[in-house]
Amino acid sequence: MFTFIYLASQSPRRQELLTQMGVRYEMLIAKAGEDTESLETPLPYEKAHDYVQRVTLAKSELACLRWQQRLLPWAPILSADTTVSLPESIVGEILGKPADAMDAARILRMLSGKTHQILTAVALQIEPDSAPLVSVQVSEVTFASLSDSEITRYIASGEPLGKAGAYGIQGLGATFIPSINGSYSGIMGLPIFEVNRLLDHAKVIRK
Ligand SMILES: Cc1cn([C@H]2C[C@H](O)[C@@H](COP(=O)(O)OP(=O)(O)OP(=O)(O)O)O2)c(=O)[nH]c1=O
Repeated sequence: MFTFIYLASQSPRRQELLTQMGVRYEMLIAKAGEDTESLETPLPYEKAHDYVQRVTLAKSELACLRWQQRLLPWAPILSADTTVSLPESIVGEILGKPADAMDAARILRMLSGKTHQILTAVALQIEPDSAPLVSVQVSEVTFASLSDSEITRYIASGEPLGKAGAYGIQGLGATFIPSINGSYSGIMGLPIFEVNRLLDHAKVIRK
């Protein structure tokens, strides 16, 4: 039985969703500067499904190392990664977070008028020497056609930065999305249903 978990993520959305689930968590930030950049670069020909799993497991491994260095008491470590996949795209199927406003505009133009997939992988390391349990949740998000002025206004809101696919379904981004097929929380960065099952498995007590 565990009374809390470590969250190996700086994403405010993941923190909100864990709070919604009544999970007590401590932050265990795994990423630092360059670690992240090399980790989040897709490998040649890497499939989105493999990519999110690889990045999530790497975050989990870094967090485990951090736990060792800091001599903390043990609790399960939760990590996650969210990415957008646009299989028919000629520039590659994996779209992460935009580098800047121009990149956000490029991504939003690619998503405009199309249906894309959002993949969120979660990993829960239950014991220090066990392999983490991993689950990948796939959802489909349909975007309306966006005009240049809508894209410009959206970017000016600041919402696209720091988010996979350069949008937030929980914010103004919702006004572009006529329909989804899958998990709303998964699109936001942490699929509640899957995480709940992993926490049950690890015997994590909730409020
Ligand atoms: C598609 C979508 C993504 N997002 C966010 C969730 C994630 O924070 C982010 C995807 O980036 P990630 O690289 O998965 O996560 P992160 O960099 O924010 O945090 P960390 O690596 O420390 O875990 O995009 C939304 O908030 N709403 C959305 O609708």
